[in-house]
Amino acid sequence: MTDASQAFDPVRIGVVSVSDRASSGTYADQGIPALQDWLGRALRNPITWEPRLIPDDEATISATLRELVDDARCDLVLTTGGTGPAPRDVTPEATLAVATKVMPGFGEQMRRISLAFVPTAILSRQVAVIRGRALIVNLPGQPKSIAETLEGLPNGTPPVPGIFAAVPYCIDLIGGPYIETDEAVCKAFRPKSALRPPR
Ligand SMILES: Nc1ncnc2c1ncn2[C@@H]1O[C@H](COP(=O)(O)OP(=O)(O)OP(=O)(O)O)[C@@H](O)[C@H]1O
Ligand SMILES: Nc1nc2c(c(=O)[nH]1)N[C@H]1C(S)=C(S)[C@@H](COP(=O)(O)O)O[C@H]1N2
Repeated sequence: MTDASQAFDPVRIGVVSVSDRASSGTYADQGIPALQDWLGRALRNPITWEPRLIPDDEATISATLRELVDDARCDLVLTTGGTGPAPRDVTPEATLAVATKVMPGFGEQMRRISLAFVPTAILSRQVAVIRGRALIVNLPGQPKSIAETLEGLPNGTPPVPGIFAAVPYCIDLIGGPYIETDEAVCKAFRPKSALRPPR
């Protein structure tokens, strides 16, 4: 008999922490664990992780993103850190440099969500792009901002959808695996025509 969990498409996810201090050991990295914690709770698919802890260096960030998509064959890559205005904050530039398409809605929605948490939300220049058959999304560096932006405020008045709600359908549209979420953590949205029958 086949285990039902085997029926979920496997998904490969790059989790990239961009931090001078965490990558040099000045403090322990909380970015990769926070990304894995949230995604591990939200997704029902079996996940293969591709973690990378790197400094705020534009060439290194672009090379890491290319390697994760072109060689490691990630379906989704999430970065955290380096999106602000400081001279060393270059994650958006490095991400745009590897883009085949820019997806402005993700950054717009993240800044909207984050304004509910901090007035400095508008300082994050985060972007999302498509490269080949992968979606790459920048998140801010504060470890708590990872759950905030991915999950939004589903119980707020009015509710504010987190950006992850749009990720599964985006990945369908670029030919990736069918991502299924635990609705208690994140209710993904797909048009009816794109839905597979519920399990
Ligand atoms: N990977 C990380 N692990 C733990 N805390 C982090 C991490 N990245 C950022 N932070 C925390 O969030 C704050 C804002 O993040 P930001 O990306 O602006 O870092 P930063 O000030 O440029 O420094 P660095 O790149 O050396 O982490 C940091 O000052 C730090 O307190
Ligand atoms: N949800 C959320 N968004 C946030 C924050 C936060 O704490 N929570 N911090 C803001 C701050 S203070 C900055 S400077 C920018 C850029 O952060 P980064 O350079 O760490 O990527 O993200 C902003 N967006």
